[in-house]
Amino acid sequence: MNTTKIVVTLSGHNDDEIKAEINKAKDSIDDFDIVEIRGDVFDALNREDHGKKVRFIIDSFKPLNKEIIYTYRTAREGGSGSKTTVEYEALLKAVCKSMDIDYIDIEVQSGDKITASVVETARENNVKCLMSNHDFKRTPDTEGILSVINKMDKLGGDIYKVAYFPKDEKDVIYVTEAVKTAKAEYGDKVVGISMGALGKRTRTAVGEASSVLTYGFVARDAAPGQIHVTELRKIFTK
Ligand SMILES: O=C1C[C@@](O)(C(=O)O)C[C@@H](O)[C@@H]1O
Repeated sequence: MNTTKIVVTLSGHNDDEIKAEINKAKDSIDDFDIVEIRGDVFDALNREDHGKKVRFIIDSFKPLNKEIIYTYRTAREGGSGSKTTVEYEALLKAVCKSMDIDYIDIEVQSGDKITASVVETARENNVKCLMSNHDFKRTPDTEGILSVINKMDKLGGDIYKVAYFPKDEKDVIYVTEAVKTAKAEYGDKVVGISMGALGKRTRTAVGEASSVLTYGFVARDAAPGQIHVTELRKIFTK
């Protein structure tokens, strides 16, 4: 049975881009299950304006029965977020407390203490924890990836996501093998992405190497190798 859910990543920066992206997503409403809001694209805004943009997106999709992931991807992990780890922790906790989200993306490299404290706030607010780790330059080997996933499990995550950039075919295989092993150990809560053109098949894998989530776009790709959600839906038919 196919259990992969399709996530549409929204990465528009200003009101015009956000509205256009929301309209495009609504045109493809059956082609995704979850909306990922990339809070790091609002980095230049103050907290109030950042909150307004996030709320506007949530209000556009919650009535349409879509789940919401809030992600603040730091520059350390390939995003545009410039917050320090202390500011990052405060932002994620504030989002868990004040926004109607289903998942919070937590970069485990921000440190065990910060991760544990965000997990606690998320739990208190019925928000699931999507543990993540990215490297846009390299891919650890299978054992290295499994040790990251093991750490995510120890920290109490609900979903364990790794996304790495491959230099060659071997790197893609490292991710695929890690997903298979981790699924056998932890169940259907693993996401393994090998980015770029080389790794595209990790985004469309079915069967034992499938991820529980696959990320796609409607307006423009938010990461190298992302696929339009309509194409993903053809592969992961409901
Ligand atoms: O972690 C991921 C996956 C991603 O990096 C991708 O490669 O599709 C896109 C990000 O927005 C998301 O948070």
